[in-house]
Amino acid sequence: MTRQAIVAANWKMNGDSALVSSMVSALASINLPSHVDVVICPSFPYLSELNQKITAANLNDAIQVGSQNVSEHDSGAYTGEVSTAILQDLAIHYVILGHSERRSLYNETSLQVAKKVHVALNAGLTPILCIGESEAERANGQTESVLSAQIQPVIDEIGINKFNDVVIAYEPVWAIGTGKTASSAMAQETHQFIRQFLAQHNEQVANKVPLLYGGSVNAANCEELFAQADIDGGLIGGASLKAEQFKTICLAAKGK
Ligand SMILES: O=C[C@H](O)COP(=O)(O)O
Repeated sequence: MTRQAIVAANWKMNGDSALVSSMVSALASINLPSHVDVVICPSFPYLSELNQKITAANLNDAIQVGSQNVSEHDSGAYTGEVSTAILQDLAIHYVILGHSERRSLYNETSLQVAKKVHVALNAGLTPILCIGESEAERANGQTESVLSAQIQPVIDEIGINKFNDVVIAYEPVWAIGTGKTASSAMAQETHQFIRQFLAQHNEQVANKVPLLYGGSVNAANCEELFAQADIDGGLIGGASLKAEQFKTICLAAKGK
């Protein structure tokens, strides 16, 4: 097996203490396979509480905690922002970067995302770099050029070898929160393109990078998506707020 499976929960601006408790209890009730890494990304105020509950349940080996964003700046007068040093202090291991909601609602550019990936890696955090095309871009046949334009600035910023420590999540924007999942064939084709794009820079690295699919993944469609050769797991939004569904999704992930 070259690649570990990863199932990451992105709670977005949802969830509360009760969900932190119920999710940890639900995951403690199953045997999470050793080939699957589970990552839960709540909003900032719940990071510590989640970490403590995971430790108390003896699940530190199976579940990691991630943040949904981080600042590209080290410290200082950036009201409302959170730095990599703060995440390190809270013993956080993953960070979602460049989510399409950050790109579209908060105007994050691919250059800024690349800087965030760089500072995250410098702090020992594993970035989950999100990329994806809009519905119009897919309809216009621009999917591959959009994805390349989102990845290339990161390669330019950190160098291809550092992708050994990066996870990529492909999330077609039109499938996020819409219930419109990409078909498994379409998702596989796009994941394969992403791996081939990375392989043009370094084939060994490309074969090791975990590629996650995101966009309306649920308990009913996860098996088929995760069975695809280049899909190493998922970044789950809505269904990660429901402990029973999320358990099923975690159990469906396959190492490749
Ligand atoms: O980060 C997660 C994605 O945006 C997917 O969200 P969704 O599963 O609710 O479609």
